[in-house]
Amino acid sequence: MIAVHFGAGNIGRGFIGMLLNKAGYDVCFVDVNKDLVSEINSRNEYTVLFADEGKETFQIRGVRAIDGQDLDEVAREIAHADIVTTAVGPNILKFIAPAIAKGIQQRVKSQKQPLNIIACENTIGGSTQLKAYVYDLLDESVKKQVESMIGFPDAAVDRIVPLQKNEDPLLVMVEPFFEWVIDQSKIIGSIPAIEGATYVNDLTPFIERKLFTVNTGHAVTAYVGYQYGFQTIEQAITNESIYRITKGALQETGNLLVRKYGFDPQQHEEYSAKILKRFLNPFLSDDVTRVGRSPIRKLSPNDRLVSPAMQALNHGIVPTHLGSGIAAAFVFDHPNDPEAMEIQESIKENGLTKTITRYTGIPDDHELFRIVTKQLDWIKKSRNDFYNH
Ligand SMILES: NC(=O)c1ccc[n+]([C@@H]2O[C@H](COP(=O)([O-])OP(=O)(O)OC[C@H]3O[C@@H](n4cnc5c(N)ncnc54)[C@H](O)[C@@H]3O)[C@@H](O)[C@H]2O)c1
Ligand SMILES: O=P(O)(O)OC[C@@H](O)[C@@H](O)[C@H](O)[C@H](O)CO
Repeated sequence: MIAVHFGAGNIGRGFIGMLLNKAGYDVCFVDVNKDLVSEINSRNEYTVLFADEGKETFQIRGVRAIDGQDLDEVAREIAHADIVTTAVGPNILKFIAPAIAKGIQQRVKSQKQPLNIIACENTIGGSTQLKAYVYDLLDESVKKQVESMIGFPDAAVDRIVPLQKNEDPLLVMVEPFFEWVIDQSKIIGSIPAIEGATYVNDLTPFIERKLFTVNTGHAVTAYVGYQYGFQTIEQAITNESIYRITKGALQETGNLLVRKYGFDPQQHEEYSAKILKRFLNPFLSDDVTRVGRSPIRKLSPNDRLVSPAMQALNHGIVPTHLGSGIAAAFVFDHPNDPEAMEIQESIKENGLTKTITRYTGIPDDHELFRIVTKQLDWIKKSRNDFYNH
């Protein structure tokens, strides 16, 4: 069985590649980082280290990699694969679509075996987005055949994997916890037997619960933490004021999710508490700049901050703490983050009001706009108080 996985990065090696390998797949990574590709091919194995007291290690053996820029080779692999997965980042999905489209076109000509392509990205409907990019590139003549042979089930993935600072370039340190939930209703053919993956018939509650709890909490901690000068998530969440803001944001999203999906309030509170504990993991050193990376993506209307805040207001919940997270994202001026720099440029050129509306889609006469600007004043003041103490 062959698994083609796009993105041999942190989640690729430390989570999806590991589970596929354990499930018996011959894992072929596809990556544009040539050094990474050649390192994988020179050793054909790597180590996953659990970030906890036990520091358990796992050897992932028999893996290989190919260059993502070699469209012909990637297409050849896809034509014969038993599963395709991705962990490249939501903004990269459009760039991997040409190789997938080429592989699918070859495949439907030569065999009838169904294939499922699962995007494991932090976005709602990642596989559906990828499907749209791929379909844009398919010949009309094969689309009908592809519809019955190639599935694009959406998925929610959860495992914190920080940026790696190890001597061994392939070693990846991960938190022990993981969750991989896949939309079974969109699978074509038999369900892939992957130990640790959960199949559900309706993914929406699972992806919203994950994105609006883990990632919302993470983003609020990162953006407010950055303002206070903290380097890691653990340092930031240990600060009483940041803990209170993040917990407040999780209460807002929690109230929303409980009302929207009928989750048991007690169970949801336990879920949120467990997540806050994961942020406190002293064995993970997770930079606030990694967690806050790509603020334009994170501020977009369907992502972890604005979507739950808008939905909360529609359910009669006032999203003050989510408003703090959104506000802090507009003062996230990390020089190495091109999206952060673009936002700062926009503020300089067009002013704050236009910039907020441009990136979040929140009209300037909306209640959420008022909350965000009020929280921005508060963040600036509390940051000054923090530094003057
Ligand atoms: N790190 C986490 O804690 C975590 C957890 C859950 C989900 N995710 C999601 O997983 C995805 C990947 O995140 P990550 O932390 O592993 O990032 P990463 O940067 O460690 O890995 C991404 C990899 O994709 C490769 N890549 C970039 N463009 C490519 C292309 N065109 N073709 C093939 N490979 C390409 C990069 O070279 C890199 O090796 C993101 O969507 C992220 O939101 C991350
Ligand atoms: O990967 P991003 O940029 O969407 O979000 C940053 C983190 O919140 C994220 O990577 C988490 O660590 C992960 O989603 C945990 O499952």
